[in-house]
Amino acid sequence: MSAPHVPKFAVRPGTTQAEWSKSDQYHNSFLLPLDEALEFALKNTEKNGIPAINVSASQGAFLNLLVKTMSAKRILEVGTLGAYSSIWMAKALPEDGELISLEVNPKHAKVSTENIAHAGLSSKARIVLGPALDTFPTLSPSPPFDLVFIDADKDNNGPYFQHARKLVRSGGVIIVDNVVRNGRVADERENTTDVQGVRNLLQIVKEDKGVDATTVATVGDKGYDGFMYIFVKEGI
Ligand SMILES: C[S@@+](CC[C@H](N)C(=O)[O-])C[C@H]1O[C@@H](n2cnc3c(N)ncnc32)[C@H](O)[C@@H]1O
Ligand SMILES: [Mg+2]
Repeated sequence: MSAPHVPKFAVRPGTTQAEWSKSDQYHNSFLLPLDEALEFALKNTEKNGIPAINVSASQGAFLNLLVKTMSAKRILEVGTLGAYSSIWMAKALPEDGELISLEVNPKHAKVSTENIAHAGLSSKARIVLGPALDTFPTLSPSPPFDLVFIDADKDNNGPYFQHARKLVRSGGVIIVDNVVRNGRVADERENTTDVQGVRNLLQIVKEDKGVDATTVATVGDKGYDGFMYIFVKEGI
């Protein structure tokens, strides 16, 4: 049997989380100017005892650039927390753009409303309170959404994707966060409901002939994880 392939640029053994955070901070120091509204959102979220399970700054910036690249006007988010990712995306919307974020936790919704107001984005971004499986059917499909960002309870990733599919235009994009989970999704010894939720999503996306998708694994301030980028094909 031949020896296993060892990539030339394998992870440096012993690289710590602090070093990956430092790596993010290094890049961000060149690319991401400090934004008072985003910093306020993080601090106000923490002050209210809400866990810091938001996207990292570089991931938020990626979403912001995607909104600009697509000239997106209508965005749906599933899972608001303190509206950190909502603010990153809404900042990139044109004046007549709209972001709707679905959130189940009233405290998260209240703090997010404050953070959105502080960012001067109340005219573009709003929160719909309730379990997303209940609130999805209340959303108007017209005009269709350009972009959906799914980042809530991972167990429901599959159903959220199926709802999102009905609301996104051809040529639109669905991003699902946290689909790598430190490699646990691919580890057959793992069977937690969050991992099962991602596996269910993978199977559903595989069987959906109307989309093209890939998983991009990431490492940085939030450890090892990744997102799925799903493109809704045109003319199908
Ligand atoms: C990872 S956090 C969202 C982080 C946020 N997108 C960010 O990056 O700033 C997940 C959020 O989903 C919410 N959530 C969990 N289950 C939900 C459900 N069934 N419906 C709607 N929201 C839910 C949680 O309360 C939490 O605020
Ligand atoms: Mg996330």
